[in-house]
Amino acid sequence: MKTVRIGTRNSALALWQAHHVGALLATQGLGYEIVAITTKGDQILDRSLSKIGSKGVFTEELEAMLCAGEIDIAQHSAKDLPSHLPAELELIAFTEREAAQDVVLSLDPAKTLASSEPLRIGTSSTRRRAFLRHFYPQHTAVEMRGNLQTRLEKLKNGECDAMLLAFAGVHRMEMESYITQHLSLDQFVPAVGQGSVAIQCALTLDAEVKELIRKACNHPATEATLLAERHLLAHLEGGCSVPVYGHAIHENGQLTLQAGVLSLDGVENIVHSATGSDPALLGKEVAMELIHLGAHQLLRKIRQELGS
Ligand SMILES: NCc1[nH]cc(CCC(=O)O)c1CC(=O)O
Repeated sequence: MKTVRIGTRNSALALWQAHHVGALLATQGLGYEIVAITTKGDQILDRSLSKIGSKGVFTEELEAMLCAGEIDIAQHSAKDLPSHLPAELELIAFTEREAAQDVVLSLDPAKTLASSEPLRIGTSSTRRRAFLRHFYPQHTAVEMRGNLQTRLEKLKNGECDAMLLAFAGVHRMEMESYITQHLSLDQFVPAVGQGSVAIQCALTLDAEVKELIRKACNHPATEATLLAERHLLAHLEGGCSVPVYGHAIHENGQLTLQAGVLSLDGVENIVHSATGSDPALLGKEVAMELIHLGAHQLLRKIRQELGS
């Protein structure tokens, strides 16, 4: 039996995802071994992600290990992957997407974004911060980095009244009991890739093994939505550190992609959505319309404000 070496970050969420990929591999008769590492994004916790600057802070080291042949595949939260990847590597599978929305967590079930009382909301995402300012200006965002367990500790220590997270991670870490509100996909539109696990390998990986991995792990409808979202991001030259959002759904053989760019203060919101059947064309079409509506100027202003 072929044993696939799966490279992963060593946070509890990443390890969960790596074992999940391993379980999927088993359905095609593949064995697996986990190679876990700490990435720059896990080590630098005293600065916000938007200030670390380089894209791919969670993914670069694993990519280097793929290039060096130290691992066969890497698993990443699809959301953490930059839009442009090294030419020697490819994405061969996207696991079935989990509910993609953001959720609010608090120790007090009454604390939701609808509260009129001003709350301190923990988040490290510029997108969530901007949506918060846009829709719920009564609340204040407070910077909150670290893995999900660290963040839950911070919530328990009173560093914030509630926090914003992706449902997918909260579900995988069995922290649902703290959820006080599920945010609508049309309001807090998710980040590109949120909720799916992407599998990356070197172009040189054995073709037969690659095909088995793809058969075991890839979810075609998810792949179509992820490709549309990732093409959007590539054309916009966005990234996970700026408030760009994009979420596609697959319905009756058609894809609908909803996307936009928000100013950091949440005032300016450039939005567009469209329907199509070709993921790459749809992603590009929505990006071009956003650019026509001023997305590049807004992104330039955002990068200046972030100092990145
Ligand atoms: N950048 C952190 C990150 N990357 C992926 C997830 C959640 C899991 C997923 O989206 O698949 C999270 C945590 C969060 O945003 O709450």
